[in-house]
Amino acid sequence: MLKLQELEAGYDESMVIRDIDLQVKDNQVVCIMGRNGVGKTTLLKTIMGILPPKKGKVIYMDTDITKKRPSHRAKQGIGYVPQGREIFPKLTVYENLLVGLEAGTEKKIKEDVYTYFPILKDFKKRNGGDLSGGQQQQLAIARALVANPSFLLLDEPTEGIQPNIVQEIQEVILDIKRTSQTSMILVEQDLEFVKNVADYIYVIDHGSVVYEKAVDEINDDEVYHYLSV
Ligand SMILES: Nc1ncnc2c1ncn2[C@@H]1O[C@H](COP(=O)(O)OP(=O)(O)OP(=O)(O)O)[C@@H](O)[C@H]1O
Repeated sequence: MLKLQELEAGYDESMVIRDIDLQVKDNQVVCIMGRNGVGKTTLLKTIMGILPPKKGKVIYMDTDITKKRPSHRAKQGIGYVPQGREIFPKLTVYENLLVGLEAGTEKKIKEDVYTYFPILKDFKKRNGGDLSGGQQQQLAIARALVANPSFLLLDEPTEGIQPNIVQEIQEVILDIKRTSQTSMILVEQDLEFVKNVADYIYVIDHGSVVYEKAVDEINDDEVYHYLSV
């Protein structure tokens, strides 16, 4: 579904991700782990086209999209839930969802978004900025889902969120995986959460992949080693 080949990216002269080869198969959830500042967000931004790579290729559904704009990638079915949610605080919940609709090719907001996150229906007319952090995260995920993505990039969706909402987000990820063919890349720091949702993990350090394995074969101590050095 998605392949990264020898990908390198960074800001101005500084190289942040180096020589990344990564693969996500159909209907697979792949988690990217790594300490703060190792380049996880930079990697997602490069996949989404927000940051142009300095080298390498992004192949999506057998097509080279390395030079395509983010809007093109969104129309091709790639959805992005950025770190820190980036919802529009002065727009209502409903208006935030309409913005998500603009990214894809869907014409209407489907009810299943509210089935996943009922609170968003109750708070439809509230400003995004008046929601709690966890509710804003749900809104950010829902905003990506209204475009009916076939590939979802989620940047630390559980960061700073209370446990009951983390649980809800976990269920939604598993349900999307079960009921649609959506593939996902999830940046995540919590190994227990990763083990519950992922099929495969990559650990990044200093911008490069230092460990990769199917989740049912990982050794927790090895993963913690890379997260703590
Ligand atoms: N817009 C930017 N301009 C210059 N440098 C940046 C920019 N964004 C990030 N960086 C630098 O790139 C490096 C990687 O940052 P990135 O946000 O990709 O890491 P991360 O692994 O996602 O970290 P975190 O877990 O804290 O979100 C860091 O050294 C950071 O300071």
